[in-house]
Amino acid sequence: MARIGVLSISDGRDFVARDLVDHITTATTALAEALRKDGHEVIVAPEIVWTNELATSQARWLADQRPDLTIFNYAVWAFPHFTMLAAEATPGPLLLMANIDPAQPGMVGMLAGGGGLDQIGRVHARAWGDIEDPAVRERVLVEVRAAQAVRGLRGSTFGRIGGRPMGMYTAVANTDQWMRTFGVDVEEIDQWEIVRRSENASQTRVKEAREWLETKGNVHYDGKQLTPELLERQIRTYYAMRELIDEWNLDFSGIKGQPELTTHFCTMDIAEAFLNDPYDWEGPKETHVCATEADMDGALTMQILKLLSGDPVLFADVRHYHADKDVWDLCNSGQHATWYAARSDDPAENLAKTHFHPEVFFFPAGGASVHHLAAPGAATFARLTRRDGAYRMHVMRGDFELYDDATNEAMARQSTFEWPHAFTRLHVPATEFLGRFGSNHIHAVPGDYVAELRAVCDQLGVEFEGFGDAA
Ligand SMILES: C[C@H](O)[C@@H](O)[C@@H](O)C(=O)CO
Repeated sequence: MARIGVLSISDGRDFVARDLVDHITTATTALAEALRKDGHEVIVAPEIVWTNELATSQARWLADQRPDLTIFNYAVWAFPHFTMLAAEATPGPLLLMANIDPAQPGMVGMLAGGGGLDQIGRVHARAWGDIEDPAVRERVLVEVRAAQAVRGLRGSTFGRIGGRPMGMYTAVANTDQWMRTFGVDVEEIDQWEIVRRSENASQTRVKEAREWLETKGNVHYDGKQLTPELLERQIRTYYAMRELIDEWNLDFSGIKGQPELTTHFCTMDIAEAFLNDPYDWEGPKETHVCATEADMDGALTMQILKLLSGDPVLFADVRHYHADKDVWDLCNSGQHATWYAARSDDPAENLAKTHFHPEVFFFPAGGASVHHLAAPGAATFARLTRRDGAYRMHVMRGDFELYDDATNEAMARQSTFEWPHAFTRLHVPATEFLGRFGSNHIHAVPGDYVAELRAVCDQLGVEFEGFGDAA
């Protein structure tokens, strides 16, 4: 649910403004009711703006309510300087909304106000038409969802556990730029904290978690790389992370893992999978975005996708391209959230399709990797990257696909079988993707969020770079 402010703007002539009150009030009420019907909280400014003083005072009053999105409503011709003054007093995302009514020049009011805002570089979005029209309502709701995500980021904290993994420039971002562009702070935490705190969970709690994984999932002990003791150590790292999240009030996080923990302690795959999942062995919980390899821009992309969709977010390497099928193997180095196995609210359904395999040769410390194949369905793929220091958001559509068992297995065995796989048909030619994509990691959520991501980028002042049919 978003918090939406609505400010209606009118004509500056008292004798005209007086006559327009009923018309404006009807339009404002229709807009507010439509948004409330979609579950949002709508706060309407107490007075219609028809003087310069009201433009400032009403916008300030609305700003004090801290809406995620402020809508300036144009049901009539509105003096444009009211838009300028009201925008000056409005700190967050802004949408100009015009009624299309031949009897009243609301559209003209929006264009004049919007043009003025363009002249001063004030970012805003626009919508027009009858709010009862589903297409118009959806246009407004795209902005609402985007604003909610943008405002959800601001004032949040990313926990960076460990530093740059294996020389990966794409995993490291500038904290000044993060604060300025996204309003996100970074808390730096040493990986020693995971090791140190892994002693803290009670043995009873850890044993019950291990038994849950053994019962609901498919654990493949080999007596060497994966033993009950190593699985319990991994469960302890999950509890250590939960402690860190609570103690430092972390909104999302990333763990370096490689090479220190994966060579000398255990992999973070169990911790990362179940932080990202909407449940753990103790029951349902909120998802917590946690990026492999402490990939900062990866985590930030994931957090945006989470705030838009509410779903667990996929983190994957762009691992292999099956040219014969035009399908990519999006495979992470040990975990995807187990939810992706069947996308069920019931963990048992997802875990039944999940295999905990002994870690492969890259990770001598051992533990379980989290293997499954992503269930089929349409998804949106995204990744914040930087070109010459400036952020851009790569966005594309695609579909997770599955085939018969033999084909699935043969494809998974071509890369690292023990890791999770999302066989993906991207709606973009491979040559375009490989020629332009600026990272080794990609992120996804089920559903179509291309319009929302475009709106998020506009609101953040980040370049939207759509690929294929998302261009
Ligand atoms: C094998 C490496 O250690 C992996 O971690 C690598 O494939 C990556 O995940 C790079 O993002």
